[in-house]
Parts: sequence; structure tokens; C-alpha cells
Amino acid sequence: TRSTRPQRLLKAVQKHATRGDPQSVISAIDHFCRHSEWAMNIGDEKGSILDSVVSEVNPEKVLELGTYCGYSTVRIARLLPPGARLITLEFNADYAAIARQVIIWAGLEDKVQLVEGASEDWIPRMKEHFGIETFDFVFLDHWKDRYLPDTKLMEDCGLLRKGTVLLADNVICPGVPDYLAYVRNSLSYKSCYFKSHLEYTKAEDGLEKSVFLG
Ligand SMILES: O=C(NC/C=C/[C@H]1O[C@@H](n2cnc(C(F)(F)F)c2)[C@H](O)[C@@H]1O)c1cc([N+](=O)[O-])cc(O)c1O
Ligand SMILES: [Mg+2]
Repeated sequence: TRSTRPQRLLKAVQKHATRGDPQSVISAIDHFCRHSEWAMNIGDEKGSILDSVVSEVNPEKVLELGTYCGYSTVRIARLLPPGARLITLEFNADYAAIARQVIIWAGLEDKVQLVEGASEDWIPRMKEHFGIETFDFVFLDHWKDRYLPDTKLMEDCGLLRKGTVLLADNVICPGVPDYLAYVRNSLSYKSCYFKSHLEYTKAEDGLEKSVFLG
């Protein structure tokens, strides 16, 4: 039977990228998505904004919601200091299997823990299962109707601290209106918008950076 798009993306990485070289993995995926098949990776333009926010925060503990093929996982993990850890949640087992291979090809498996399952099951278990107190940085890029409930769940589970930075993809396209209204109106967040474009297109999209104030 016909291969899947994530399988073809992984093949492109293994063909064109150098093992252990995260930048070559990022470039191979961007080339594949720009010239062969569009895929819902954050991409190079919004990815540069992600890079700058990660570098500014310099986080020890990172949570990513929505691994997909591991593109943003690699972008974030390559910037982390030694000893820092990224936990990335993925619901779809097929996507998780591809992402594991992409992360290994980038040589970042020691910094990344890919967890399969649903956010509502795993967020309440972060402390006792992973020994996490609070996260320094959270990247939201999973199902758009889960951004708000999962943010409230992270608050309720005490996973956010004064200064934790949330960065959300797709706040314009496909859009997350309920989440945006919440972080922009809540007294518990200081929020700002980074205007950009939907990956590999000319359509507007952007990232919302929200600092939890406790
Ligand atoms: O729908 C989009 N993204 C949805 C992304 C969804 C991904 O997040 C995973 N997930 C679900 N729950 C969890 C967790 F973590 F909760 F367990 C993880 C899903 O299995 C999927 O791999 C999207 C769409 C467009 N677009 O242009 O249509 C552009 C984009 O950048 C997008 O991100
Ligand atoms: Mg996205």
C-alpha cells in the first residue's frame, strides 16, 4: 500500500540530512515541505521566531504538545543547554514512530522524551511520573481545540510557575480564538503576538507568547 506523508518525510531526512546534524534535518524537512509535499511543521519562518524565544528563555524543562514528525522538537532540543530536557507528547502512534526516527537522526535522543498518549491523561501525571516540578517553557502545536483546556489543566496541576513562557503556534491559521482571548484577557498572563506566515505559504499566521505571572 502507498506510504504515508510522514514516512516520505522521514525518507527525505535519511536521504538528504547528515546523521547527528540537527540543522541538516531541519533544512531537509523544510526543502521537502516547500518542494515536494506541504506538511504541518512550524516551518523555517515561524521556526526562527521559535528559536529566538527558546534562546531567550534558555529553559531547563520544556513541554511540547504535538510532536507530529518531530520538526519543532529538533528545533527546540538543538538549542537546549546540557542537562536540559524536552518532553514531547504525541497522540498518534504512527506519527510518534516517525518522530522518534527523526529525533534519532538529529542525534538529540538524549535530550528528548517522546511520550505517546493524550494530554488529559499525561499532564496530571507529569510530576509523579517524570519528576517534573514546573516547566520553564511550553510549546503548543497540537489540536487547536485543546490549547485552552490543556493550559487550564497545566495551571490546575501546578506545572506553571511565575515566568513560565507559553508559545502557541497557529493563533491565526487555523486559529485558536478561545485560547487567544483567554491569555490576552487573563490577569495571570502577559501576552504578545509575533506576526508571521503559515508554514511554506503566504497566508498570515503567527505565534502568541504568553508569560504566566503566577
Ligand atoms: O491542525 C494542525 N495541527 C494539529 C496537530 C496535531 C498533532 O498533535 C498531536 N497531538 C494531539 N494531542 C496531543 C497531546 F499532546 F495532547 F497529547 C498531541 C496529534 O496526534 C497531531 O500529531 C495544524 C494545521 C495547520 N494547517 O495549516 O491546517 C497548520 C499547523 O501549523 C498546524 O499545527
Ligand atoms: Mg502548527
